[in-house]
Amino acid sequence: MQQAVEDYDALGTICNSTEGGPIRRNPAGNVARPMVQRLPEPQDVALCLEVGLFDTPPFFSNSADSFRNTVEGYSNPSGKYDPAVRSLHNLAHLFLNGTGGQTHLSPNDPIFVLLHTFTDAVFDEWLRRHNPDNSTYPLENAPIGHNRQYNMVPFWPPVTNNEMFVTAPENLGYSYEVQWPSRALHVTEIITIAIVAALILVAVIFAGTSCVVYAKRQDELHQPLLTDRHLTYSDDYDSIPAPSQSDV
Ligand SMILES: O=C(O)c1cc2cc(O)c(O)cc2[nH]1
Repeated sequence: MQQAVEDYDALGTICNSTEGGPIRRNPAGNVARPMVQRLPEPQDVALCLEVGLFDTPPFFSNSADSFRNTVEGYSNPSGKYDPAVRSLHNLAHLFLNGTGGQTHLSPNDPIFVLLHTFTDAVFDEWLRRHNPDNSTYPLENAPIGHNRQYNMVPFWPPVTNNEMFVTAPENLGYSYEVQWPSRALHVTEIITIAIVAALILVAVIFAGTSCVVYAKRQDELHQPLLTDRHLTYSDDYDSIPAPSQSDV
């Protein structure tokens, strides 16, 4: 019995790495690092979902234009790599600025489950939008366990990355309910739309004016030389005495 209690205590010590204190959170409180004083925005998610390649060499935290590295949060949300940037998943961790911001402790904060479930949902949406085939995932040179034919540790029975990188509703038996934000238009897109709209407006005005002018010209061309008024004599014409020579 004593042994069981000691084992239980030991397990508690191993599992509860926040022993001696509560879960710590100090959201947005990292004054030394202003960049992590904010949470990711819906626009960041929208941009990240547009990064077309799953991953790029060196398949690491310095990969550029890599969806994997972008959703993880080591590049800016549109995929441009910048070592100073933290975004999306990483930014949410660092924003918590406490237990949830340290890699060896963060699963102790219940927010971890929400954050990682949402990150999975972003991946699921990316899979749905881009419908990649297996060759998209690195065959070699990714960190250990991350090449496409490698088993995902520690799942049992063994399952490869290839087998798990599939859309959830069709293959895994569950789905996420998320309203995905649409991407805001770029300035260049707004300018292009404005120019096209202006050109269409000018074309419509030109076509309308041309039609009116053409119709008027046609009207004028078909104008009878004598109008109805002059074609008939008035009814009392016959009773009008013909002017005699002396009247003239
Ligand atoms: O510095 C980072 O980018 C960073 C911190 C942190 C903490 C954590 O628990 C994670 O799972 C990721 C992570 N990234």
